[in-house]
Amino acid sequence: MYRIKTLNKISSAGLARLDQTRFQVGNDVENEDGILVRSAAMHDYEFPQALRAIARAGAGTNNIPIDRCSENGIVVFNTPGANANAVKELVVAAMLIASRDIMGGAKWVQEQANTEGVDVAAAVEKGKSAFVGPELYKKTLGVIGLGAIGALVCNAALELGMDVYGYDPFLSVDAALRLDRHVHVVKDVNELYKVADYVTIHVPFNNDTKDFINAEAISKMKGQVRVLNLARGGLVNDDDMIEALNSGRVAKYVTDFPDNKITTAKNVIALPHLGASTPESEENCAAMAAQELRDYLVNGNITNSVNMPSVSQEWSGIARVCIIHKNVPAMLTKIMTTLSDDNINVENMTNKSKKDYAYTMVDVNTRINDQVADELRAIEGVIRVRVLNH
Ligand SMILES: NC(=O)C1=CN([C@@H]2O[C@H](COP(=O)(O)OP(=O)(O)OC[C@H]3O[C@@H](n4cnc5c(N)ncnc54)[C@H](O)[C@@H]3O)[C@@H](O)[C@H]2O)C=CC1
Ligand SMILES: O=C(O)CCC(=O)C(=O)O
Repeated sequence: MYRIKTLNKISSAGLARLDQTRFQVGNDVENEDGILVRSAAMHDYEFPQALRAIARAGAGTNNIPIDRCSENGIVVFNTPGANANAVKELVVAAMLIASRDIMGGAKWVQEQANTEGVDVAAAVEKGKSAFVGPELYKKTLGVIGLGAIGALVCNAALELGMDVYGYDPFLSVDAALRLDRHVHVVKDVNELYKVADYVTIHVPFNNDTKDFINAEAISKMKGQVRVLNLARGGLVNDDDMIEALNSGRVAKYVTDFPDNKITTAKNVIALPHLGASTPESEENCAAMAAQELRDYLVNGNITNSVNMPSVSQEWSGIARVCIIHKNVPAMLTKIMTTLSDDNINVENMTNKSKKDYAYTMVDVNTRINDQVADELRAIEGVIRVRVLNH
């Protein structure tokens, strides 16, 4: 029985992938083999001895201590693209509420209705001019980050009749193929800042992207620009944004990541991290995360990991040895020598690396006893050895 701990509410569509005969799933499970998580902060999480994998039902993994996971041989998965459509739709809504004062207007109408003696129908016609705002049509959108979400946002904005500029120095071939050819892809983000009436950011939050939109970036943007952040709070420097909102340089800032400071600032529209909160996206993410976790725990296959290479292999033989190790020379030779010294015949084998770490999966035609597993564990640079039986 594999023990799976849930750290957030996970859609039942995902939990259904973990059949009860093999998986015990719940938020009170202890010494878990796997974790299913959404946005719960895990940086101070004490890893139990059994923990082998964490699956993030979502895209951003900045809530997970990736380096500590890698050092401990814990595979971290995410669900690329599974919630991208939900975020794209909220970005379209964010552009609209940043332009037309829909929120202010709706609130004002409610206030009129709650004021004694006011004829609402007459009041709206008289008062509506206070809520005028520009159309998106023929305006320019700048999209920073052209991954799963950024590409969908670009294409949707073109459909709305906008001119679209995109920036992504690490644009993958797959992502480039998803982009409409009418998107102007620029090499320097300042080219995008110079022309954009709306700027939206869709990059992961990490040490390199912290404060991506700061005073310097804002100074390169057009005056009265509208800025949208449905990616992560730390990508935009709060103090610099507040100053730009106060001076009027930024007309509106829509953020899906409110905190005490930014929420009360002038011309901020703060949403409660709603980007992926649709039933469709919650189901997609949960199903994909559960499937990744299951395939790793049961078969040793790795798909969509952020810290380990992708490795999938059909079963051959009767046992499978899964080894997470440092990406250093001669590791494969040492593993194979250990197996052959123990007279174990290899049926199939895959070895792949990702940055400092590597994963070797070996199918063999005999059972692997504890002594062999311990010999493999003793190889310098080996982090974790698991033996699976077919
Ligand atoms: N509000 C919400 O509920 C949600 C927020 N997110 C956030 O959005 C982010 C993006 O999500 P996806 O598009 O699905 O991820 P993705 O991995 O498909 O795309 C990220 C893109 O950013 C690019 N990038 C990385 N560093 C960059 C830089 N310095 N400058 C420009 N581009 C850079 C990458 O090359 C990649 O193409 C996530 O990391 C997460 O933080 C994602 C889903 C839901
Ligand atoms: O699970 C959620 O609602 C948050 C989604 C998110 O922020 C992400 O996928 O990066």
